[in-house]
Amino acid sequence: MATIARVSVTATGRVVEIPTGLFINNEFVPSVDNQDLIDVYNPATEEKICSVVGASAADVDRAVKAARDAFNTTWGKNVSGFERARLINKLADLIDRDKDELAEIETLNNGKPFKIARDFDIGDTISCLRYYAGWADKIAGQTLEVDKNKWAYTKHEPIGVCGQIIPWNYPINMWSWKVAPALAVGCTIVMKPSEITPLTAQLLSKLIVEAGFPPGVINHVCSVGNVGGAAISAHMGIDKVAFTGSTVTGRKIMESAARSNLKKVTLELGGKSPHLVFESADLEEAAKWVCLGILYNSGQDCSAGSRLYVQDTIHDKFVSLLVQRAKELVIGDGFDEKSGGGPVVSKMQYDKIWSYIESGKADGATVVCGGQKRTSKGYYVDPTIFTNTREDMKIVKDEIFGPVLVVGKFKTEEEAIKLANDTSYGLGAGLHSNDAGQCLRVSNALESGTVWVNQYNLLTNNVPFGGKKQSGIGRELGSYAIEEYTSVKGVHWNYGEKLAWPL
Ligand SMILES: NC(=O)C1=CN([C@@H]2O[C@H](COP(=O)(O)OP(=O)(O)OC[C@H]3O[C@@H](n4cnc5c(N)ncnc54)[C@H](O)[C@@H]3O)[C@@H](O)[C@H]2O)C=CC1
Ligand code: BAL
Repeated sequence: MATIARVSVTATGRVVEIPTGLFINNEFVPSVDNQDLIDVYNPATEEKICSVVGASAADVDRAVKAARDAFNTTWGKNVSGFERARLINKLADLIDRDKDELAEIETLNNGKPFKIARDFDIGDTISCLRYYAGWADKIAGQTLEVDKNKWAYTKHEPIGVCGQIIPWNYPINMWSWKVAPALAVGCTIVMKPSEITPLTAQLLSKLIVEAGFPPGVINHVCSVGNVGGAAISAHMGIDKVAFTGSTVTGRKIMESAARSNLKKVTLELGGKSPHLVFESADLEEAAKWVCLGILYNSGQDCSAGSRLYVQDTIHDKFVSLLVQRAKELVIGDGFDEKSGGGPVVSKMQYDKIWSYIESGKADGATVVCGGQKRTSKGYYVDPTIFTNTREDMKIVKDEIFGPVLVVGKFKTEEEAIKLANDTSYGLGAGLHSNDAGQCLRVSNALESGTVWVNQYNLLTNNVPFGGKKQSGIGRELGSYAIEEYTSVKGVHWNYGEKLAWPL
């Protein structure tokens, strides 16, 4: 049933009306053939918030048709960059207007602290939309001299209908990373939010209508992954699929794209990002950045700095600073002003993280912070730090996606680089040193799409983000994301040469 859920946010007293239907052609609609609703939970209380309609493959078909019709009529090559910019900016303004309400729902559904949801997740969403609105009227090709009677030019055209599949760790922010560049270029969108955190996308649907986007330009089909996500990856009418999530699922999407219509694929996948602290670093500062790197968003971050390597001469001193800083972070209900971190998103994620913590203990690593379950309700995991780790331990090899840090030692720069690169992933990496030459050498040698020097985890909209190795394909953010949604056409023009015939 497509209806409205009236959701009370107990902490603020606000009642938010959330449409529960699929959003296709600017309307909220029920599924054509799926009666099973998706239940959505609050990870701080473990209670159900509401249920939303789950899309079937037939619903994805409907959304693709809506997106194709819009691409061929009201959007795509039929709307100017100026108009696209106007609408994207208008949407940014509406999100800004409603940021408190949106942040409350993000906190309720994802668990992250309200202030962080509002000022970072939603603040960055607004600036991401505005950044790409700026691009919309500046997308241009090249003119190329060929010879005296010929020239050529390139046209940067929208690739077409884009399927976008996003995860639950940054529901609204990952939405903006996908939607903003696609809209700027002129693509239309079939977006599948995570079934775990669909609520802010449901609210954004209302703002899309209010902003004045033509029907079919952005469609939201919340669905479980192996139904709606699989249908998007395999769809013959989708020209490109953009995905953020696990490497396992990314691989399936790529296979499915190859087996269907060879749609273009961009993947932003997992990581086990290394963080290096050299003896010359400002240790007080480095300890804060290392904490931010692993504890921000309760460690549910694809580029979380989850493997720390510290030079042996400062190891013990640094670990003690780190533990002090980690213990200062208050983990609690996202609506409590004091909370700097909330619960993890779901029972499944909670169980996964705890099974890794138990495996670390069983393998003989030393817990120097956290590592004990709470007895109260909510999927809370306190910052957990292991020392005395070995490279073959599961906690050192696997992406845990929680606030769990493993600490190792190195003697030399060469050893630090070798340890850092000894992974199948290559998303993020950080290093702290006061030796500029060392910063340059090490950042050049690190095999990752992003390197942070004397900081960690901070991103800006104009700098690309994405992975090497099994952390992904393609780039998000910056001008690079524009390219991912663009199809380049070369037009060859003859204005005088006669063809000598026969050849
Ligand atoms: N790189 C990142 O930002 C993220 C990484 N992860 C990693 O993945 C682990 C498992 O979390 P999940 O939520 O299960 O990740 P997932 O990769 O399965 O889910 C992410 C998105 O993919 C969709 N999906 C699932 N199966 C699909 C399929 N067969 N075809 C197309 N789409 C599909 C989901 O519905 C969701 O929208 C986490 O513990 C974490 O290690 C999870 C979320 C985000
Ligand atoms: N930290 C950027 C995006 C992600 O975690 O998925």
